[in-house]
Amino acid sequence: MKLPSPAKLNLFLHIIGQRKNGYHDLQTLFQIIDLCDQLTFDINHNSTVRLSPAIEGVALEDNLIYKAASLLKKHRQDMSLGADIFIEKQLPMGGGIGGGSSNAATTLLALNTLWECHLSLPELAKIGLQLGADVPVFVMGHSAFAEGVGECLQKVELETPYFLLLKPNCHVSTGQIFTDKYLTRDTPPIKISHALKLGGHNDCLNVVRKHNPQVDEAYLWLKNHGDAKLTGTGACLFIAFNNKQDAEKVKALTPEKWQAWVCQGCNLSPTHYALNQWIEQNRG
Ligand SMILES: C[C@](O)(CO)[C@H](O)COP(=O)(O)OP(=O)(O)OC[C@H]1O[C@@H](n2ccc(N)nc2=O)[C@H](O)[C@@H]1O
Ligand SMILES: Nc1ncnc2c1ncn2[C@@H]1O[C@H](COP(=O)(O)OP(=O)(O)OP(=O)(O)O)[C@@H](O)[C@H]1O
Repeated sequence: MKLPSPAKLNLFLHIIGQRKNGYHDLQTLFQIIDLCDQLTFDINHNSTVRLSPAIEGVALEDNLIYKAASLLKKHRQDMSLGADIFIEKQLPMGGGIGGGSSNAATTLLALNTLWECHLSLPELAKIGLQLGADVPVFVMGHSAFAEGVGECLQKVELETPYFLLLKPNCHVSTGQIFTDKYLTRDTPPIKISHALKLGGHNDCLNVVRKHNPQVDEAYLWLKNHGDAKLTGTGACLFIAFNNKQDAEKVKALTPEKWQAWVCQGCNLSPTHYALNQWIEQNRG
């Protein structure tokens, strides 16, 4: 079973408070995009989970794909089942586009089917939340307005613009941004209708720019070309365009030191689309 594992953008990210355990209450609009890693799953009968190739800098036990498979193991019908998982990585790590979280969600969805665990999407999302605040939206598989730490999701239908996505040459630590004393944590909560009509801002932008000169430089460059925004805690920045040609024009102008992609927003996750097709073809 070969499934795409897409990225997300936070079209805005409001921090509305902080909990006693340090975690932050957020309001965010998640849009899934068609930029994807690819994961291929083969079941084996020796109960082991193997990944190849290894991701540089990430030990097997720390890989979110391995962690997701390990959490799902106890729900297998047949305890002899394992999985060999082949990873084709395209999404940059530490980019704020949720690549690791998406890989975890894709693994939960694939192995739930291959191992016949019969868990519902909300049950899988609950397991995924143990791995990261961004996993549930990828499990549910739809663009969404999110609250809580990112797990209270309301499915939304968004326009599907083209995006120019730019990755400054640095890796942002989500933990460092969320612990900065200058991070503003008091944006008043908004209603979903307001969010969909008027959008919002990213409360992390100034703190991320302060800690990461590369993001600051890329942001100042990008805002000459449109309404530049930061996704999550960065490092990636983006601009939405009504047509692909305008996004391609800015990509062509992007200095070589920064990676850039043109991609499109989607409502249904490409993972769910491909999984539904696989189930259709393998039914019976
Ligand atoms: C910034 C976002 O990407 C927005 O979608 C997410 O909120 C972050 O999601 P994530 O990368 O899956 O983050 P996690 O792995 O859950 O958390 C990383 C670190 O960020 C901080 N963190 C994360 C989420 C949150 N709502 N409040 C936090 O304070 C915590 O210090 C945590 O140790
Ligand atoms: N399969 C995986 N793919 C990518 N990163 C992984 C994976 N497994 C573990 N990680 C670790 O998780 C970290 C965060 O990766 P990820 O790609 O989700 O970052 P991100 O885009 O900043 O995510 P977010 O938007 O959720 O903060 C990486 O730096 C890496 O150490």
